[in-house]
Amino acid sequence: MKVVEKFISINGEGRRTGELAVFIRFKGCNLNCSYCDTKWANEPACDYEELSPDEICEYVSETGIKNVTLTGGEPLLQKDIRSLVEKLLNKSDIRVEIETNGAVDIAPLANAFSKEKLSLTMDYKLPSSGCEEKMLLSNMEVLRKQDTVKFVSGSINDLECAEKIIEKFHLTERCQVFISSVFGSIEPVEIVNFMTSKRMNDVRLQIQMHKVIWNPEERGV
Ligand SMILES: C[S@@+](CC[C@H](N)C(=O)[O-])C[C@H]1O[C@@H](n2cnc3c(N)ncnc32)[C@H](O)[C@@H]1O
Ligand SMILES: Nc1nc2[nH]cc(C(=O)O)c2c(=O)[nH]1
Ligand code: SF4
Ligand SMILES: [Mg+2]
Repeated sequence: MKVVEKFISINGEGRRTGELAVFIRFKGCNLNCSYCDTKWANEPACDYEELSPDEICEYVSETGIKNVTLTGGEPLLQKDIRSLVEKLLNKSDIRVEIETNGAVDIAPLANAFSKEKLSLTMDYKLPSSGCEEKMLLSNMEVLRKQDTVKFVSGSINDLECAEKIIEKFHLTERCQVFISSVFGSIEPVEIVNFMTSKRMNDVRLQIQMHKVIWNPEERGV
């Protein structure tokens, strides 16, 4: 598997925000979002370590950290991802979260590992990302209670689109729903005002915590 970085940090995003996690970041992506903060990991020339699922599992075990976040790039493009998840979940105290972009079928993984120890955090890419037409809407039917849909919003138009998608697929009844700002491009207060004006109950605002703690450009945190 092509690993571009692995590190321990606090999880800055999603339902386990603020908890320690060990991160495995894989190389390469099938999208090119306008705002992507890890474009470097998607460059063909980016250096990587070739690690087997067993080697990644061994690294995770040695860290002593219970939350594992698989991210990228797009982690679901790694051909051994299923084997890695299986090996990680075989360890009794490990919880796995996968950050995925909404353009890859999540059904094979979700159906293979139904237990709460695997949670998928799936983006729905909004218009300002430039990638909305790549969204695989069949994924919406696969989401479970332990999963999350994240709308990374950079404009009021994005927020209006997010609201329509949340309604259309009854997302708040299916799973957790997060709205995040495209870091630095929309004031969080605008999101709060939008959520208030639309009475968006059961939706949670997220601000990438690691970018508040460290320099937003810092890698490996
Ligand atoms: C770098 S992506 C990797 C996983 C997968 N490719 C995806 O897009 O979900 C991890 C998360 O960071 C978010 N992200 C990337 N750039 C961002 C930015 N500038 N501001 C806020 N979130 C960002 C993505 O939307 C995604 O939710
Ligand atoms: N601290 C920290 N938390 C994160 N949660 C999700 C991340 C990601 O890049 O997918 C991330 C990240 O890059 N850093
Ligand atoms: S899908 Fe994720 S990794 Fe790929 S370009 Fe978009 S934010 Fe970056
Ligand atoms: Mg990140």
